[in-house]
Amino acid sequence: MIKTLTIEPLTREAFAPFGDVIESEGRDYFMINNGSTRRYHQLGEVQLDEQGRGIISIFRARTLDYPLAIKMLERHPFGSQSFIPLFGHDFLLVVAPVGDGGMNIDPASVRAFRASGRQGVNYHRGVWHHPILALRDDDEFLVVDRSGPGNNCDEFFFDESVQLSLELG
Ligand SMILES: NC(=O)N[C@@H](O)C(=O)O
Ligand code: NI
Repeated sequence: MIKTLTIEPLTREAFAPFGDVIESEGRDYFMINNGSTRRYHQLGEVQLDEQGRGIISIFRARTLDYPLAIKMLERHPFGSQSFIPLFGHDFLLVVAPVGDGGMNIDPASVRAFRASGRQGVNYHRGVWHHPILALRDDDEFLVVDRSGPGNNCDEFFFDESVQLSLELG
């Protein structure tokens, strides 16, 4: 299979099979702090196994070269993983559904999205995704994910006959 992925705009609805979109635009809120602050409440949920702890990190990512060959995806079976852009720059996402839980991905199910700099994502537990795809060098992301025992990162490499490409417009 040889395919250039179509980059879709990131919306709550389109991304629902993969996780949550963390954004304030168009989302419900309620007032707190004596009316000085809007709380956009529970835009996503941190998913953990019983032995896991939720931790907060910063990823500083360099840009990759495009067109980019998507050779692998990874997943975190024990917890969710969220990426919140800290500098307000767009970034890209490549994802595939959890599937049957096995170590296989249907290349036809792989999708790509472009997040605006005001959108973050929370990959749900076990959702296949490409490691962070920054569009600005040394861009930084706040990351909330799971720490704990066991291997929480499965990597799946596509067969050489599968050539998925990600191109910038
Ligand atoms: N390995 C790691 O912590 N980062 C990846 O999970 C990623 O999605 O970027
Ligand atoms: Ni990850």
